[in-house]
Amino acid sequence: MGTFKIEGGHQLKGSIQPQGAKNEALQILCAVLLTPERVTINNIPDIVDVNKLISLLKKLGVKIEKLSPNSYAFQANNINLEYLESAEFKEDGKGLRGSIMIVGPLLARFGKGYIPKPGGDKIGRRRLDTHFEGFIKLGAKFRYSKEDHFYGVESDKLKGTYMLLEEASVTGTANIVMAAVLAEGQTTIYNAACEPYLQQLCKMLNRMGAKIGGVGSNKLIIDGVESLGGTDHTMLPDMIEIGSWIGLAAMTKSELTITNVSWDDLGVIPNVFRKLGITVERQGDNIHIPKHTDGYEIQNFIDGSILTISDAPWPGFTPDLLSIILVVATQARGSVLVHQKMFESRLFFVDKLIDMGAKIILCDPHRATVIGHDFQSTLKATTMTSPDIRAGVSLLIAALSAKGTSTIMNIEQIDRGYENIDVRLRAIGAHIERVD
Ligand SMILES: CC(=O)N[C@H]1[C@@H](OP(=O)(O)OP(=O)(O)OC[C@H]2O[C@@H](n3ccc(=O)[nH]c3=O)[C@H](O)[C@@H]2O)O[C@H](CO)[C@@H](O)[C@@H]1O
Ligand SMILES: C=C(OP(=O)(O)O)C(=O)O
Repeated sequence: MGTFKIEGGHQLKGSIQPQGAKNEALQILCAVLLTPERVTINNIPDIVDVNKLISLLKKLGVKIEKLSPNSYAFQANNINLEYLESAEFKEDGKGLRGSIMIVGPLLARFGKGYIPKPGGDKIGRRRLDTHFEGFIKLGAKFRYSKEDHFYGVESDKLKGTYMLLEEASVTGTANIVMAAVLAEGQTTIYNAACEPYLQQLCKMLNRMGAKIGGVGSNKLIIDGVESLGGTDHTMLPDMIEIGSWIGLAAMTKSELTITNVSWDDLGVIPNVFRKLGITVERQGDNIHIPKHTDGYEIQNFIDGSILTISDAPWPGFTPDLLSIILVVATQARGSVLVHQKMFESRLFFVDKLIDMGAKIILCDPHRATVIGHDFQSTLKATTMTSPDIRAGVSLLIAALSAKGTSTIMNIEQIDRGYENIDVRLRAIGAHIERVD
């Protein structure tokens, strides 16, 4: 179990380039299974979850060529379907959440897709109904083995249809889209997730020859095609990383420039941080966070009542940034209610922040009230364990702002989604060491 030692209380300065987006990468990598032709992908983040998926694709028989540290070429022209029945696959598939998205492409192109219950963050129930209900609507037969939590879908030929998703599941929509592009006839997916990463997937598939209309909306209309070809694709910067660096800058009273953020794809993210009183300046395609010497003040609602920040499917605020919002609020002037609607076990990490001296009341598993210190009192260094990827980074931000040396254990959780985080933070002046 890896550990970070962090000496807090140092101001940071400089610029930081966000990595390619983790959650886009997981979709895009699965899409290479849809064609026997070569697909080149750029700006792939070098992080544990993505590397696990690349290794899984390799075992499936995909030819993989590393072109540069963050670019790869993939060619799925000789797929080894026997791997899907192996004990090894049952272990590999469990290793991350994104592996679920190999099912749609395999089902569409080879008539069968299997997956053990996927891994990922332990942040509450993470059901897969949307995925499989979609495949069943397209005509697939579904089976599930309760003993080993193994899912399977099979079909000779998928048939396009109309479907109204029960919820706008991100990976669910991606999975169904990747199945429907090779189905016979037209598929309409209503209540589709429509975040930028899904738009990127749809644009990539269209470049490969798919016919997907409505991209960016919650109604996708897909005319199935016989086959898809190769393409080149470049991942967007990771918006969750971008939000993490905004929070880091404010809480450590540092001046930071976050470069090449693809501002137009950030949705409400900059504004939500502004509601906490943080100055988020647009400079071309960069974000500049000036030094918050006098702290930052949480806005109230127009009627004077306490601000609530909650998550919602895109274009709402992403749940993955609520843990960051929560930690940044601990040093704001004022109070905020953080309401995590999607996941029921994602706020428990606040106990660690309370240990560090933060004023937080966990109202119930979904809601926490934060009363900011306005830097009148600094958080105290402590030893903690990272429970999930975003809580891990939130604790890291807390440690960088705290007095003294903190220890964060189980940093594999952070490495799942943040590339070389210690090296990049040291480059802007953070005192952080990786201890094995
Ligand atoms: C690999 C990947 O891409 N992971 C992301 C993906 O996970 P993932 O695709 O697994 O998440 P889903 O979008 O399926 O749903 C997440 C949770 O939110 C609930 N839900 C979802 C939609 C909805 O309209 N109402 C609702 O309550 C679901 O019941 C579920 O518990 O999307 C999540 C939601 O943005 C992010 O937190 C994850 O980082
Ligand atoms: C919840 C997350 O990831 P995953 O879906 O891969 O567990 C996340 O990226 O915050």
